[in-house]
Amino acid sequence: MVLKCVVCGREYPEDEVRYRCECGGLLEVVIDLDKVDTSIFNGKEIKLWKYESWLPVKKRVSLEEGGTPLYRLLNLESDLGVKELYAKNEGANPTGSFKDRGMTVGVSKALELGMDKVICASTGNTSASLAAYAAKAGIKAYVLIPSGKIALGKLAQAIIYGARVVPIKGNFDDALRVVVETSKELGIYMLNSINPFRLEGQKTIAYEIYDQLGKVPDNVILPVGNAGNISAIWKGFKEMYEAGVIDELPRMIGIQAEGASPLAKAWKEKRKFQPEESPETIASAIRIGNPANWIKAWRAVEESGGLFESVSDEEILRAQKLLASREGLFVEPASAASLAGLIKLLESGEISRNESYVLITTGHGLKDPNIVIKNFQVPEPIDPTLEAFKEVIE
Ligand SMILES: Cc1ncc(COP(=O)(O)O)c(C=O)c1O
Ligand SMILES: N[C@@H](CCOP(=O)(O)O)C(=O)O
Repeated sequence: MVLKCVVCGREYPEDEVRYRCECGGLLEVVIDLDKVDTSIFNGKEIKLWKYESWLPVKKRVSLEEGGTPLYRLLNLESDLGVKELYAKNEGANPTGSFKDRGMTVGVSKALELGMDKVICASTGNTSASLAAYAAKAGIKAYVLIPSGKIALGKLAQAIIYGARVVPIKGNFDDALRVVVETSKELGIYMLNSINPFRLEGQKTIAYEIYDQLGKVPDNVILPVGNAGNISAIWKGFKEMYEAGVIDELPRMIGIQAEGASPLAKAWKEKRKFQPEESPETIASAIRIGNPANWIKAWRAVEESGGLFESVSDEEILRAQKLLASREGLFVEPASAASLAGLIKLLESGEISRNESYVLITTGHGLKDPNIVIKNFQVPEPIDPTLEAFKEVIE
């Protein structure tokens, strides 16, 4: 196993603390596919550490992550006239988002490397997850967040798990820049998704989808912020393909919020990627203007024959309500971007109704209750009498 630059191909040993190549390119963990266990995809006892032979760590700091439900969305399937529709509900992870998959591997790697401090920049979920896994490992966590811009539930998580929470006067992209400088200067292990070991944990979403479904879906649709997850899931599918476990690959469809959509814009305008200065959307988790993993994500979409799309905040809120009211699935706004994207692309005819779709619902709805209170009507109180109640329901 080595770390390999996705731009120039230069290789580095796995036990070196390094996030980028000398050339500046992102690194990727190259797994020895001759040594993986290809016989484990049997639909049973699904959880992240089932795939240990496919993961690049020996230590294990775990909160029993993964094994999240893959729901068939029969109501929405019929509403939208789609052949097969599923949601892989990552909100069911220990801290309520897919980041736990990355952190169980990332924090385990930190211990293997002898690091006793970890750091990240975050729009909320990464900080909650890092804080929890650092607590479990007994090491110190520092999290930098854009001041006043992260959902309340996520902030509460980072605080209660005991991280040192540092709000900054700036956005996520500013916070990440400071984190990269700090980790280098002070020798603190950085666990944003630029860290290739983080993404190794997240690639298990692909393994689980195949394990649970018993086949490869035609399409995987997910929200894109810093663009690590789409890259990780694609890597997971490609590894299964290269190891001979599967013989087809899904299309990867990345959805951004309109106000923070540098990848979707570049894709649609068929031009080079350009970061955005002032990203804005109600989906705070994906309020990111300069996705650090854009090169990997672009390749994932290009190689898979997929696409990037963007959706408005109104479309996101409508999709959030639909997932909850039609399927009993309460997800945070960023997660609902996946359904909003599916609806938009079906309506425009860019994708077919006669295919299977897996939506990745990335984070739990209770992380951001204020969005619901602000955007949907909270009923007025009534007198505590039968008459008053009958009047209301009639
Ligand atoms: C809930 C949620 N959904 C989606 C994303 C986007 O994931 P990525 O940054 O890997 O593109 C994030 C974080 O960025 C998130 O917290
Ligand atoms: N939504 C993320 C943004 C940071 O992305 P990361 O994958 O690089 O950690 C968050 O929850 O902070």
